[in-house]
Amino acid sequence: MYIGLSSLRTRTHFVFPTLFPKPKSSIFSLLTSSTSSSMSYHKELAAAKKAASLAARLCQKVQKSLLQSDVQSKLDKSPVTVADYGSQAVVSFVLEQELSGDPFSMVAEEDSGDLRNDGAQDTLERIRVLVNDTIASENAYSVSPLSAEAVLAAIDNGRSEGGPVGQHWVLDPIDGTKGFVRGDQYAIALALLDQGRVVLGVLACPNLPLAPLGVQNSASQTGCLFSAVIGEGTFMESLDGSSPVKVNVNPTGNPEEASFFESYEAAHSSHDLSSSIANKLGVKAPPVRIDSQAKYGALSRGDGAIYLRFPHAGYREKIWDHAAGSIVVTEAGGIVSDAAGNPLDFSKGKYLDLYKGIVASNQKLMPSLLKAIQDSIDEKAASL
Ligand SMILES: Nc1ncnc2c1ncn2[C@@H]1O[C@H](COP(=O)(O)O)[C@@H](O)[C@H]1OP(=O)(O)O
Ligand SMILES: [Mg+2]
Ligand SMILES: [Mg+2]
Ligand SMILES: [Mg+2]
Repeated sequence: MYIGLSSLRTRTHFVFPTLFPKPKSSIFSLLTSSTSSSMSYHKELAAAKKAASLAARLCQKVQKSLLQSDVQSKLDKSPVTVADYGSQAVVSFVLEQELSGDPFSMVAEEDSGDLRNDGAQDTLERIRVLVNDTIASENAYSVSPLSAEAVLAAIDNGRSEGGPVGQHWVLDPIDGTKGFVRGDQYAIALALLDQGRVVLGVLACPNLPLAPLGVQNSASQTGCLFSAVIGEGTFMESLDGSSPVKVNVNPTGNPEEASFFESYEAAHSSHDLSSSIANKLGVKAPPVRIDSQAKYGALSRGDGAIYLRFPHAGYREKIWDHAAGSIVVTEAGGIVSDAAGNPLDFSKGKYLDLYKGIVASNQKLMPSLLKAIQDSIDEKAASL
């Protein structure tokens, strides 16, 4: 089953094996229940939430105009480009403003190379205006409008290589570009690495309903902000501002009660392999196909119990596609690993070295899930 934005808004009859936690906590308890080891990330958490929320506002504006535009301009890729670069510039600007004085390093998907070419001036000017409008809408920064050069420099703040030493922000300014263009799910994904470990993650999902997938109706509010700090759990709040509520993964150990997420795009992950694994495990529900790290967000609040991702041979996963999503799931009580059960290693630079793919689930399902994965991989290899 594919759940796009339009069907998310209208579908009311499909019932997921959902555990939607009641609000138990507020930002106050988030701040007061901290362990001393994680106290030091609160300033970074506030900055990351602000940066991702503001970038989400920019992306929403572009997606809205993209969906209203005619067919001809839909075929034009520049609106997406403008949103990717604009989102990265806004996140970079906000983090630097909020954390000024601290050493700053960021590994991000985009760089300004193409924007510095002749012929890119119009696109750059559109980005500059969009970024300045977005920053001005916050009313919090008394800076003069950014010049084109300042926007390019903000984008290039994301040129770090990451690695095992020190702190590095990790950013995907729009994750799920295909979903963004279709008018479906996408995410702004921002994480912090400290000595090679993900210690904080924020996922802004502007089109994800606040209500659990499958039970929302046309009146459901959309726009979720997930946040997690190591040792402190995962919280979800509305992008429009509401008290964060603690979320937990679906605890089921029964595959018949479990549904699984996978990419909407078959080019991003083998649907055949996922279907074979789900059959072996005894999953009854059809796959739930959505774009981007919104899958990790939905998993963290128990909308489904499994996320399967098996990119085709030759594709190398990047850290910005999983850093924020993985801590959002693990802090909600889940497990994220490669297809052999190895934890993901974010300390090796831009890329993740993986066995076959990425899998996320809860503690109870994971052992049988890993076995079903290996059996399916072996079966596929034997049939070649
Ligand atoms: N051939 C590919 N295989 C796997 N993932 C891909 C491929 N091409 C792009 N991606 C990335 O996969 C992620 C989205 O996957 P999905 O939405 O299917 O979960 C995005 O990060 C997307 O990049 P991008 O950030 O540029 O959109
Ligand atoms: Mg991505
Ligand atoms: Mg991206
Ligand atoms: Mg991309």
